[in-house]
Amino acid sequence: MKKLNNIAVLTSGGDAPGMNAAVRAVVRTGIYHQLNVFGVMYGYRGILKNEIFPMESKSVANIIQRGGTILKTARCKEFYEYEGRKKAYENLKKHNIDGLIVIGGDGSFNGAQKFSQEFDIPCIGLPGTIDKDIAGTDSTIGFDTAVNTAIEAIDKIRDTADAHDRLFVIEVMGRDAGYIALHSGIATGAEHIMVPERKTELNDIIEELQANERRKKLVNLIVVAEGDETGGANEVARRIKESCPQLDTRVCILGHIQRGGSPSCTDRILASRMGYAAVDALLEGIHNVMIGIVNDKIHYTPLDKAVKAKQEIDPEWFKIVKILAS
Ligand SMILES: Nc1ncnc2c1ncn2[C@@H]1O[C@H](COP(=O)(O)OP(=O)(O)O)[C@@H](O)[C@H]1O
Ligand SMILES: O=P(O)(O)OC[C@H]1O[C@](O)(COP(=O)(O)O)[C@@H](O)[C@@H]1O
Ligand SMILES: [Mg+2]
Repeated sequence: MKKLNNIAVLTSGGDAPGMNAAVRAVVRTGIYHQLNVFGVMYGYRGILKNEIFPMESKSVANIIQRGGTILKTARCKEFYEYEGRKKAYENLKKHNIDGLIVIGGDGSFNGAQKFSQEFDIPCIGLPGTIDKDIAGTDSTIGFDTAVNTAIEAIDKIRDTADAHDRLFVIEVMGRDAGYIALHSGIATGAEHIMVPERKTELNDIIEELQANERRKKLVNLIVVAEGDETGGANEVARRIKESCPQLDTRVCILGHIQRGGSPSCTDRILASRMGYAAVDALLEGIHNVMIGIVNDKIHYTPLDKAVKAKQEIDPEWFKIVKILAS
C-alpha cells in the first residue's frame, strides 16, 4: 500500500452547520497520524486557483460550535469539464497531495467520483448538506440543525397563527428532498406536509381544510418543501385562497436561516465521527467512498452510489401526520 503523507480537505456546494466540526476532525486526526494536512479554500474552485495552505492543530481551534465553513464554499463550473479537473490534479500534485477529503453534497461527490477515476488521487466524501438527500447514511451533517431551526421558527408561527385563527403555509428548504419538511412538520404538529417524494392532491387538502373549518379547528399549519411539485408555498396559498376565501391564509418562507447557526450536538458528533473515519479510511487504503453512519456504525458507500436518488418515504409517516393532527 502506498504510504500516505499529505492530505487535503475542502468544503463544497451548499454549506451546512457542522462542516467546521468535520474540518476540525479531519485536521486533528490527520495530525495525530503525523500527516501533513492542507486546507483548500472555496471548494473545487480553490484547487483550480491554487488556494491550498497547510493547516495546524490551532487552525481549527474555536470552530466546532460555528456554522458556515471556515474553508468557505463555492460552486465551480470548470470542474464539470475534464480540462478543469486536470488543472486541479496538477495543482494538488504541486503540494504532493495523496488523498482528498470532500465535505459536500451529491454534486460534490459526482465531481469527486469523476476526479478519482481520472487521476491517481483517492477521494473520500463526507455528506454535508441540510437536505439529507444522499444515500448510504442515516443522516447528513447539517440536517439535524436545520430541522431544529425550522421547528423553532414554526413554533413561533403557531403562536401568531393561534392568536388570529389563521392558516399558515410554511415553506422549508429541500430542492429535491422532503426530509426537512417531513421532520419539522411532524415535530410541530402540522396538519399537512407536502414533499417532492409523494404527489400531493391539493384538492384533498382543500377539502380537509373546509372540514376543519366546520369542526372549528382554528389553527392550520401546512409545511411544504420548496421542491414539492405544486411549486412551493406561494402557489399552495394562492390555490387555497381561491377555494377557501373565508380562511385567513398567510405564507412564510423560512429560506436560508435553515442553513446557518451553531450546529446541534447531533451534528457536531456526526461530523466529528465522520471526519475521524475519513482519515482512517485513507490510511487503511479504502478509496473513493462516502463515509456514512448507518445504525450507529461507520458505513462506506462507493461515491457513485452515494449520489442523490429520490428516496422512498414510508407511507406510514403520512398516516402518522394525519392521525396525530386530526
Ligand atoms: N457531474 C459533475 N461533474 C463534475 N463536477 C461536478 C458535478 N456535479 C457537481 N460538480 C462539482 O461540485 C460542485 C458542487 O455541486 P452542487 O451540486 O452545487 O452542490 P452539492 O455538493 O451541495 O450538491 C459543483 O459546483 C461542481 O464544481
Ligand atoms: O443557496 P443556494 O445556492 O440558493 O441553494 C439553495 C439550495 O441549497 C440547499 O440549501 C442545500 O442543497 P445542497 O446541499 O445540495 O447544496 C437546498 O435546500 C436549497 O434548495
Ligand atoms: Mg446537492
